[in-house]
Amino acid sequence: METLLTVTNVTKNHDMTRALKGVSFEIARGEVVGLVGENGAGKSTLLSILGGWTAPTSGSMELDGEPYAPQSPEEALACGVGSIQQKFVVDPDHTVAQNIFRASFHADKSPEEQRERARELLESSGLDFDPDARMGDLVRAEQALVEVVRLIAEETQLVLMDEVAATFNDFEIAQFHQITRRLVREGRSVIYITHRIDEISSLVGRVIVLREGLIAREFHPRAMPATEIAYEITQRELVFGRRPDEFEDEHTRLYVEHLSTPDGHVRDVTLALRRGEIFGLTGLRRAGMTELASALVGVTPATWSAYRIDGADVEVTSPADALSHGIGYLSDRDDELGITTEESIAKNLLDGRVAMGFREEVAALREVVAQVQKLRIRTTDIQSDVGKLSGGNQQKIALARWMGSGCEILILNHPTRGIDVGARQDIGEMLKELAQRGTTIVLISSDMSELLELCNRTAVMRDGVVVSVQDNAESTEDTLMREALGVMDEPSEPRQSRRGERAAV
Ligand SMILES: Nc1ncnc2c1ncn2[C@@H]1O[C@H](COP(=O)(O)OP(=O)(O)OP(=O)(O)O)[C@@H](O)[C@H]1O
Repeated sequence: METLLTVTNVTKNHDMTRALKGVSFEIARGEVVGLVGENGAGKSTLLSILGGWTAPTSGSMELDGEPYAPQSPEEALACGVGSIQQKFVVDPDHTVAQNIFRASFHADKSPEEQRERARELLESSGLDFDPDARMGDLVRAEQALVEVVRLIAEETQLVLMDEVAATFNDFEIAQFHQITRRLVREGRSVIYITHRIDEISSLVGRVIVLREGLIAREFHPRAMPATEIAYEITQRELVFGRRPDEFEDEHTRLYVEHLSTPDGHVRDVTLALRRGEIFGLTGLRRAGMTELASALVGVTPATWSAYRIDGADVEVTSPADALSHGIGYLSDRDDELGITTEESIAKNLLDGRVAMGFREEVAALREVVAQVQKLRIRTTDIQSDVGKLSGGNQQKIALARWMGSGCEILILNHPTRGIDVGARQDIGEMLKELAQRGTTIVLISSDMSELLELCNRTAVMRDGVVVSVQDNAESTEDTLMREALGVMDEPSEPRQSRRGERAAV
């Protein structure tokens, strides 16, 4: 196959951290390469260098046989390299069409031309988005899909994508893979960072594994079972598909009755969650899970006929109320994670524990070190700023804060997004241990296999309503997905477009 990109001995130092220690590889034209590895291995750093977001400390690159050293993302794009970063930012006031055609070389297109061309591109990609919708009115997954369509419009030859599908459900993954395959059919090459094994086996032709800033191995994942792919990546024997033990505690910890929000995003929800239960909550985008969580913790207004904890009526109209009743909430938004990026790992993990004496402080710091090791957070110093950690390691800090908070009810919105496959299993075990000690956990996730592995029961939401609560001993990924799609009697293949459903913008 014809070589498109050659990377030779690229290194990158961030202050004292050697994020890349000499990486060399080639990418062929029309190839989809998966870039994988533990949190902090250097994947985003490598993609940032390829996309012109940051310069390497040393090393060289060639694109199409020519020296390639982009000084900015615009310069990379002028060479035919387009990218979507892990924490991509869009202008909320742009329309979908303006976002798709935002590159300067589209400046000659009139608004009508942009709208018409955007409509064609969206339709042929199986997306029923309105080209005139405001980007700021789309949810994150929708914004990500528009960003991928932008890469088609940009007529790139190399496409770089960093964990675009981290919170996608199976349906969105299918849409995303369809668009990516189109990019490849049109002759482009793709480098894609993902932690999801299902994506690696269905989309990726070759996998490059990074470990501590070096290429540890390469392999072709087609036809390999999930456990083997996971082993190639982590060098650990991970077990998939295990179901939780039978659940016995009948004590109702949290009871809400007829909960609705004034904007109609949540309608008449009644839930009874038991002590020590891990309760899953899933659905398609805009189905109401995040809105329900926000209402339960008093972030958004809601009405109910009863809200009880351990049988006692409570009033929850603000996050402070929720916290005072022992309810913690981990948001799925990067800007609401509750961590302070300009403060140290230790300070973030010890937050709230003030006025400690020397002995207590030493003990607390030992605990922090143990937690950092258990979660495999890649750092050499617990006094370094959280903002210097990789995306997945920052997510682990946010989650660890809640796991150590002592709250008896935890509502966790996509808690394992961005977390590598090995650490994800460790965190699953930690959540189970927490539940065994009596904590009630609401796990909001789009990943049906994660829900089945961790939860005792799973509620499926559609259009703001809880349409079913399934005992996980009896449900499958297929039954959950069918409920989410509202196609219980039809085959559950993802459809091209769902015109008329609320998910349309
Ligand atoms: N701005 C920065 N300052 C200091 N160190 C940094 C900075 N950005 C990244 N690092 C460090 O560089 C290393 C590689 O980080 P990078 O974000 O590339 O990892 P990653 O493989 O993409 O991880 P993840 O899967 O969590 O996204 C990590 O040790 C990280 O802490």
